[in-house]
Amino acid sequence: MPTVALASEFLDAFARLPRPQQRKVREFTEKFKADPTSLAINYEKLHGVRDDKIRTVRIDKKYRAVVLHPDRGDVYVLVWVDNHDEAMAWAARKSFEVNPVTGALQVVGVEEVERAAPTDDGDGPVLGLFAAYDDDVLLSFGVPAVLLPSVRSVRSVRELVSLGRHLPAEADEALLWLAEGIPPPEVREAVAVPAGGRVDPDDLAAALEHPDTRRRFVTIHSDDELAAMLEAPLEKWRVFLHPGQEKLVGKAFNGPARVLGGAGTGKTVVAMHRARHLAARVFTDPSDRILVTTYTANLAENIEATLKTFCGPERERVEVVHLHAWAVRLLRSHGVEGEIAGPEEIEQGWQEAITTTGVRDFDTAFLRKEWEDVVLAGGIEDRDAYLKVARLGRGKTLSRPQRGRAWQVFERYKESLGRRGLRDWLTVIREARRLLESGRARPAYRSVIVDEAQDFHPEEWRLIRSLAPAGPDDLFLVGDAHQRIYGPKVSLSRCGISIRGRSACLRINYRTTEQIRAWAMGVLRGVEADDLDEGRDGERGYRSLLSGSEPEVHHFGGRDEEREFLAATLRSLVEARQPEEVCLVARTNSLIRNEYAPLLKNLGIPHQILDRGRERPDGGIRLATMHRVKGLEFPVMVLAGLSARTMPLRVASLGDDPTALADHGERERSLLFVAATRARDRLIVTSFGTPSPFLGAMAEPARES
Ligand SMILES: Nc1ncnc2c1ncn2[C@@H]1O[C@H](COP(=O)(O)OP(=O)(O)OP(=O)(O)O)[C@@H](O)[C@H]1O
Repeated sequence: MPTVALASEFLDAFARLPRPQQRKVREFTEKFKADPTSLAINYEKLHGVRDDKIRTVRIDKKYRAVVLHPDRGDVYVLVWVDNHDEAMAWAARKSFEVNPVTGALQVVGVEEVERAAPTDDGDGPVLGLFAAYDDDVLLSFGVPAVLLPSVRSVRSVRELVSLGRHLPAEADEALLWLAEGIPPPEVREAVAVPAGGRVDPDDLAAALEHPDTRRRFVTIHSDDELAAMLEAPLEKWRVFLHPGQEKLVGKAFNGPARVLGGAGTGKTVVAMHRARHLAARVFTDPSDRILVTTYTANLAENIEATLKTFCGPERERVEVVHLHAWAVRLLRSHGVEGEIAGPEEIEQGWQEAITTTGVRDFDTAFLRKEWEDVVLAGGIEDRDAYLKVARLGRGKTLSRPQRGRAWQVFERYKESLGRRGLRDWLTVIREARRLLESGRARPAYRSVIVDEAQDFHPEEWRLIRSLAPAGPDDLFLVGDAHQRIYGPKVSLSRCGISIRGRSACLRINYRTTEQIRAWAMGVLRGVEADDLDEGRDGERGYRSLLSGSEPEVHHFGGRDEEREFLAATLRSLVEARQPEEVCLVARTNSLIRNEYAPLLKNLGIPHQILDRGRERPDGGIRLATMHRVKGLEFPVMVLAGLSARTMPLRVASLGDDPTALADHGERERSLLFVAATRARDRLIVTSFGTPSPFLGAMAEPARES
């Protein structure tokens, strides 16, 4: 049986074609997949090209597909499609070689690389960036031998970034790590280089199986698979995974596994692929169910919609629901009714508890934090346990009598809500877990996949733990503590989830340019990201291979100047782009509704406020709060109104509890980080009055009003 494969670039070329041509190419591709040896397909060898394995085939009078088909073997790879002349020119520039060191199939455009390589500026010899490394080291990371001179001519990271776009991705990635001074063995681990074996450079079929090849080529196994790819040719994540991602999707874990990864490293992508893999290949009994859960309802909705288009029949056994909705559903199905208390009702509950107990030692902010971070987080069920517990990280010490009084208030707070038929969220979660632990409800899933893991509270982790019986592949968690905007720091092992020996890290940012990523990391200054299990997650080791312009930060003396600037900027953005590509976020709902929505209305620019529920695809510029854009992404992000008054937001209920205030400050920084890392190409930041202290030196000096 011939092997038929597609190159990632073929899908790019396909996506650029006009619709009628796409239809023809689709028909051709289906026939090609069915039988690439058919006599109806006329392979033409090209003359004067770099690679004699390249052929062209006719699609219609104007269009040609470019196919890689060596004389030996039975492999056919569709690599490009275009107008006749452009297709010929493309084919003439490229060569396709199995890298003799790594075994991966690579696409090499020698002239493009030579053109992008730095030229000698006549300033005398300057040591190349990779002078410290022997050729063997560079070759072992997949640098094609023919490109070594160009790589050796690179003298700075900036030069490497412009050259890197023309190198095979694995080589580009490894060179960037090396350039940052990371030792080769650590780089090897970061880029997930597979153990080298003997390579046969003529064995294209074997090369197609190589994890680095699968970053850019895919072997087609079925018609459905092909149809799905052509349906969404630009959604590369569906088909082409980084070796590090691929390893995590398919690996058998002997218990809970944790994956950390900076913003945009494909954690949600991996979670979705893994859900599909587990349902299709591991837990295949018709009664096996898999739960994908997240912290926010919006992300759960997005994942659910995506999985529908991405999975086959196994989709029926994958359930996607955010944890809070799941817990409410469980309680309701067991006859437990009641409403969720809103912020005002919760505040009222604390006030009432303080008044009726007459306990005057603490304010509501302190008590609330004590309740959530000590009592609920520690799984404390009674007064005696509370009197003895070590109150780690709470700052202020409490005497035994003070603890006794605090406990009185906790009891009264629960009564106060209970009398009104109300529960706070964590109580809902706790009751759901107790129901499962009592045996009255049964754990429903074989496996649970958790996205946004950084935001869950210990009480929520205990519920998650009880959702699937302990065993191989039971829990798979992906998260990033840099993005924690809700829950407290956690220790998974203290919640009964042991991930020892089963953790991994995704390091390549696929969403954001390196300039935006680095800027956003600057916002987090002073925030130490943890690994969800009492260790640290260092900043070192996250990177983007995409490059673009620096974020633009503008500070204005007054609100009117900011509006004027935004008006001009938004107008010019929608002249050049679809309005849907732009998202304007602010810290508060009131800024969105009272400032920026009216501004867009005055400008006559179509816009849509993102709320609960799904957005309209043609709804114009998106407007949203920073919380709402969690998990989303847009080509252009405008972060507006970043003034000291709103960022960090002052929250009266925090009182003056120093621990609560410090935690809040960190959450606010993370929130700004989350908002900034939603940008794919361009980030514009504005403020008026005194700029947010988080912008630090990143804001330009105030403009004259
Ligand atoms: N292997 C891949 N190939 C191409 N694109 C990818 C790949 N993996 C991820 N992406 C793209 O990168 C972007 C970020 O992916 P994803 O949302 O999964 O990251 P994340 O780590 O969950 O992000 P965040 O934590 O910031 O929300 C998406 O546009 C996704 O399609």
